[in-house]
Amino acid sequence: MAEQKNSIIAVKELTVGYGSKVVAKNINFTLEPGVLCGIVGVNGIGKSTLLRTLANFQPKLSGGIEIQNKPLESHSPSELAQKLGVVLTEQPASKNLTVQELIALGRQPYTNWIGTLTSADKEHIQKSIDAFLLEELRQNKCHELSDGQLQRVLIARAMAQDTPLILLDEPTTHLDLFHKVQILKLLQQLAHQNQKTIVFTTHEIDLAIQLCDKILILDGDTNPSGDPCQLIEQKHFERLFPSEMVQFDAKTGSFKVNK
Ligand SMILES: Nc1ncnc2c1ncn2[C@@H]1O[C@H](COP(=O)(O)OP(=O)(O)OP(=O)(O)O)[C@@H](O)[C@H]1O
Repeated sequence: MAEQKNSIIAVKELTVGYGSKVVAKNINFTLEPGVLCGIVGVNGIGKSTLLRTLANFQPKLSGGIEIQNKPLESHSPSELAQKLGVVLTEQPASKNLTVQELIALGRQPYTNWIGTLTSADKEHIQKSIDAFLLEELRQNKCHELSDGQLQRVLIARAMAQDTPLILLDEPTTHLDLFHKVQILKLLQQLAHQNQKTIVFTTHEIDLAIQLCDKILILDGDTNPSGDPCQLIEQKHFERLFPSEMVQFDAKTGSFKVNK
């Protein structure tokens, strides 16, 4: 991915891990506005560690992360809250809230200390409820929702936060195929229609190939990134898993089990 002046996020020679333990290194990519980007790779390769580092939840070990051309670490918490929305897999502590109340929390970076919502805040909340098909559920408590519904609520909260960059850790875990596709299509729509840059970790490589504009493959080596067709042509997916078990079919862009 070439470096761009209007980049939303630029990652250079990044190493992530815990203390002296390096989990992944040589991570380089740049994303412009309106791009849906999936991070893929085998279990334990460092997808969540990378995502948490990009989200400023844990320190990088070395290298650079810039959000809109400014180092991540130079942002104040309130500045970051207006640039970066994060959706993690952990269940929210606030499950006793209604759908509408949880989504309204997305407006916190913009409200005063007692949280008064302006008409602009209410408009953002309504648009997020509509975009994620939540009108009928708006008064339901979050603990009453299915996994797929709750995931839509958490992403709607990030949409209401109205940041140029949204990071999500495995947003399709525990969902059936229909709901995985639904979530990824809604994310694609949010990226393309609202010019949001969305980065998510996933094990759904086939779906990411079909729906993402860019993919970052964590492979423990060069960590290639680019548009899915380019990565297929360069045979990067073929090297992802041991070939005696599963093989990548470049024609269909999907994996096949060796029987
Ligand atoms: N808090 C921690 N302290 C030390 N090591 C950790 C910590 N959390 C994760 N790790 C290790 O970091 C490595 C990468 O884990 P991570 O969860 O980032 O991988 P992943 O690619 O997201 O895996 P998965 O696909 O299974 O979710 C693993 O070896 C894991 O054991």
